[in-house]
Amino acid sequence: MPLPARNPNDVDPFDELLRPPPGETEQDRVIRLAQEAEAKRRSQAIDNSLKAERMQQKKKSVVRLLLLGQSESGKSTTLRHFQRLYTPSAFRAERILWRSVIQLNIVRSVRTILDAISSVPPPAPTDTQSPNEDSEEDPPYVPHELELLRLRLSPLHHVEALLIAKLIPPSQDDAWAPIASTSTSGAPIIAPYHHHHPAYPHRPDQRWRSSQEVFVRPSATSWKGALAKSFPFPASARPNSIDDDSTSTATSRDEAQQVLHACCGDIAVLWTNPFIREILRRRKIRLEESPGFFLNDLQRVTLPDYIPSDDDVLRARLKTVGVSEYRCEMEAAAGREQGTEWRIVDVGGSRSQVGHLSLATWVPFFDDVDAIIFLAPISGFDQVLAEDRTVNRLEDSVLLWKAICSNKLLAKVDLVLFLNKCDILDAKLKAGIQLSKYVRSYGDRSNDLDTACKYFRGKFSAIHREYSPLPRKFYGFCTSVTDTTTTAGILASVRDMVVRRHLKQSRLL
Ligand SMILES: Nc1nc2c(ncn2[C@@H]2O[C@H](COP(=O)(O)OP(=O)(O)OP(=O)(O)O)[C@@H](O)[C@H]2O)c(=O)[nH]1
Ligand SMILES: [Mg+2]
Repeated sequence: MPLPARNPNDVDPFDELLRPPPGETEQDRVIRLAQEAEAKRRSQAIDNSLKAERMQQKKKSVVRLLLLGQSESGKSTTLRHFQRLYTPSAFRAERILWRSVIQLNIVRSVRTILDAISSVPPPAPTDTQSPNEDSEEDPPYVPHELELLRLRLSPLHHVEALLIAKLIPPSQDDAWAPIASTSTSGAPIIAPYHHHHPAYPHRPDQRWRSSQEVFVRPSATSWKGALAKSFPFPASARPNSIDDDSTSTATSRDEAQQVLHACCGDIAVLWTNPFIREILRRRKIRLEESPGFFLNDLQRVTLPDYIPSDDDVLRARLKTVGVSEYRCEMEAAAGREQGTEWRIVDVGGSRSQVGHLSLATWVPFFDDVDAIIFLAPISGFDQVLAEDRTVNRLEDSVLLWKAICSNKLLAKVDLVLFLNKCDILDAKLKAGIQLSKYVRSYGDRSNDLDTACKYFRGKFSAIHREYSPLPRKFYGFCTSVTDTTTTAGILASVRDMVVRRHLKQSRLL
């Protein structure tokens, strides 16, 4: 496009000033130009240093924390803990949204049970045999009353579809992509994807079809946004307490909750039936230890006006896919970190998402973090990965820990280790499962929680010492991040440690 013709009457106020002084000699002109260039250089330098200072200032007040660990290790639960402790009102306001996740957790638990008994044939008309407790073979048939129960629970299929639709609005179908595998624990694996990440191929061509395929929404709106829309009151007016009147209006319209409420008795019968317990035992399905287990709380969580408690939110299972960042301003408890912004990055740990990619692909995104919390679920010593049943969970955690410790780009990042799921480890050891059977080097040490924790701490600490490119301090905690009381104390220490280190770093810069 041609520039508009200049109006001769326009006088540029700068022309006058910038015009060379009258009678300037060639020598004067050279000196003047050199002086002008020098002034320009100086002003540029000042601009640059101001910019750098601003950046530095910005950097100083932002603490970056990264959560790492295999799938189901407890990363998102730890993040939820941070939210609960440091942005409590937002956390409380969002509790109602977790109800759909808990509903889906329950439906998936029921499905796991029904799947387990589905390979056992229904009774032949003459069959009267009852399951043989001593035999390791399946009982010959499913008792008639359980067949009826299965029929009565069929509305749960509809509930599952309903919940999926609620979490994934149809208009956003094209924004979802599948993950290769499903969780055997019966936990739903749907998650927010706040940021596009080059590590994830975007495959809009596939839709959610069955429990075998799971989808992520790689958009800025999280599942919470979608869910919030399905509730008839604005986020700001969401109930904070169970007695709130608006709650009953909201909950009475929740079809999934109504169906679950109606099926509550049948689900309880299914869960407590001795025949089913036997089948689950033989299949080595320990539902109570699986993520998102609510079958022991059915009465309470299927009430029409149920609002998840803090504990329930921490126990609910929703698999993370991709990367999500949580930002919050920490309360100024210790005064000096007032106004510090925390950015906590939670990544999906499933191998099916990152399996073909090495850790090296991820690291460049995270080398500027102040600290990494690495979660190793030590209760997984007798379990395999849901996404690769040839890999022992503990072994996978050790390898990942080794890789992170030895990574040169992360050499200056502090590593905080959470030996997590100690409560489940405790239950397993108390149930008589021998750790030494799975971890040979455990030898004849006593089969109790304290000894086991000490042992694992020693092992992980040795790897840290041996593989860190530069010497650094080892911070190791034995945790059960679903436990609010103990975890609050641990997170406070981590927070203090990270802030102290962050301040020291910013002073050094
Ligand atoms: N009993 C018990 N359950 C835990 C503990 N930590 C986490 N969980 C549960 O384990 C499940 C998985 O935890 P998440 O925090 O979703 O795991 P994650 O590491 O984010 O997993 P991905 O998103 O798949 O990478 C959730 O249902 C948690 O409630 C623990 O210490 N004890
Ligand atoms: Mg997660």
